Amino acid sequence: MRIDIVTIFPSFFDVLDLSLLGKARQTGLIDVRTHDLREFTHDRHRTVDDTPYGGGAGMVMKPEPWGEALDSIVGDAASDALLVVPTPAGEPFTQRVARELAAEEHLVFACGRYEGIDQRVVDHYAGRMRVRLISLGDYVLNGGEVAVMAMIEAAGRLVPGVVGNPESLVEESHEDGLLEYPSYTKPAVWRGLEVPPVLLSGHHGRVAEWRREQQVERTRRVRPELLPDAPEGTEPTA
Ligand SMILES: COC(=O)COc1cccc(COC(=O)c2cn[nH]c2)c1
Repeated sequence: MRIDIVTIFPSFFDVLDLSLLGKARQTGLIDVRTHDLREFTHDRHRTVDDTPYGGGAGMVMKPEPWGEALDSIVGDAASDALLVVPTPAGEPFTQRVARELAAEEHLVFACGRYEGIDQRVVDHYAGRMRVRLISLGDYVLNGGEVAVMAMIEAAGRLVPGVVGNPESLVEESHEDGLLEYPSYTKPAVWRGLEVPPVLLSGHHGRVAEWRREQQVERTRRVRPELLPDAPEGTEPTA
């Protein structure tokens, strides 16, 4: 998988060399390249933003630098790459979306700042490649970089070969649509708190049954809307 990131803070992504993805990069499984948007400006101040048409507070990111930056990555014709733009106005980022991104051969992330990127950038590239506006949650960040980091980690770890033991990817929250069960390890008693006896029983069937019950109970309490039989508009009981 190739990942390109366009941002005014390219060094923000240096940390990707350290984390889980560091190994994936060394082994060539995931090829991450960052691009400084300011490299695609031509004025002395390397301007990437300007005042919004129609007035209003804040600044909007100019389309020209984005056009030059994105063309330098996907060329000036149709592309099979997927352009991902983190924005509060996007579709919710879920484990399912993470799996969809993990299946892509080439991802291009556009990190917006200020009040956003001139809409014509999205409109222009939608005419030659797939574009997905994705929201990490209902809150506003100062820029897309943090959101892109989260998406790269969530999708990258699903790329075959990145995580040592693929088994560990299966029993995770949201993988089967439910929240994950509570986990325990040694010691059997810690500050007077015991591990649930069923987990020490060695009876795998009962352990699996208990874990499933825990998943359903925890999901019902914290995220009832995730339950398969949840009526519309269900609110958490916790
Ligand atoms: C067309 O898209 C754009 O213009 C994107 O522009 C911006 C502007 C400011 C901040 C961001 C970063 O995304 C979020 O804040 C975000 C994502 N998920 N939840 C919050 C993006």
